[in-house]
Amino acid sequence: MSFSSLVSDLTFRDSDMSQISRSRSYASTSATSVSIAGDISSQLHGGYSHPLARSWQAERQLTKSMLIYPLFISDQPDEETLIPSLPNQYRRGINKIVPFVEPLVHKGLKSVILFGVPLAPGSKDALGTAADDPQGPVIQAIRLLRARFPQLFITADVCLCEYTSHGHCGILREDGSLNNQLSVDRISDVAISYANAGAHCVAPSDMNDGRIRAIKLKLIEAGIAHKIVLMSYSAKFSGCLYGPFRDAAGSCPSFGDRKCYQLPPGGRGLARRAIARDIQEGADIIMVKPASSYLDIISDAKNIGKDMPIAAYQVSGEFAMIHAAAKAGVFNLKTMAFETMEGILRAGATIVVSYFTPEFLEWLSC
Ligand SMILES: NCc1[nH]cc(CCC(=O)O)c1CC(=O)O
Ligand SMILES: [Zn+2]
Ligand SMILES: [Zn+2]
Repeated sequence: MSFSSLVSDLTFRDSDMSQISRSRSYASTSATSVSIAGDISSQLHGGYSHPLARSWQAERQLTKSMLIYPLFISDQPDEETLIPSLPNQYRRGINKIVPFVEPLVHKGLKSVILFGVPLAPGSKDALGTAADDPQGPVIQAIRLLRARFPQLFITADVCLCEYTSHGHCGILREDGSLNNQLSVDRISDVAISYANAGAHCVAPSDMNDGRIRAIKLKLIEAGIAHKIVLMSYSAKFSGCLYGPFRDAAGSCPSFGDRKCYQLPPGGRGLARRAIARDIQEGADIIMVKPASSYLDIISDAKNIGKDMPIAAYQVSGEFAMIHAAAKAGVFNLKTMAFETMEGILRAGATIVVSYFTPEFLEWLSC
């Protein structure tokens, strides 16, 4: 006998509802009776009225090990400058990194992603030469963090836009469009330099076609493919949510935009193709970026890359928006930060890059 047939002939007066659990006298003879079967399936609150039971309704809970914190590393050793459009985030020189990171590591920080910011006059050129300068900020920071925090997982973002005079994410042709082959050759060289310096993970965000394959092949050639994670920004959409980042990194294009190499926001099919392509080319982790406006893409990534870790980047504009709205009294910052995370995890992400990481380390400790 099924559960529903067991209960289907039981009836009770709705005015007795509050007494049901105490008296169990619901087999009443009243005329105004309803079928309990229908009522049982409408009673969901019991499953989540307690905070712990509420947490059990989620497939995945945010943990500290899911979080990657972005760090902007300046080439000015003693710099520590607040980035006006990116609340509480600083550009830091090599001498300021360890004192900043140390307390975070003690609070449970597991992973960072590094972005270099060359500020010295004349440090930018058409080829982005400074990207893999052994004395440059990223390679210095990788070495320093590896030495000081052996447990910290270090990802290096790989791109040229911070280092090119034109601010685009590759090497250009005469007509101003990207030269894909030259860009991929250069990007993959930069990735290998970061890996050789000690990065655990390289994450190309340039979006040139074929870069994942090129990097994987060079990692194999260098004999280090077995210990370097290749995280692809596979589904990176063009849009207006990267503004504060470009302020922070000084990577705003000097002409044009990135629409030829970042995905159009409506391009769900294109994103799926890019994800499938990058898996094929040897990516170890697939990233979707931005996060909150692209939850369907995160879900697609989880479906296409069933057996892969999926990362979502809650980008600078998303972070700044939440801060601005909280400041305007729209909502509580912490509540909203958790709500966005729950959405991102629910969609299928298992890793989140977020500027909220220091706050989450606090909040998750309580
Ligand atoms: N290719 C560089 C890069 N890597 C990560 C971000 C954005 C991160 C953020 O907004 O927080 C960008 C900016 C861009 O594409 O212009
Ligand atoms: Zn310590
Ligand atoms: Zn770039």
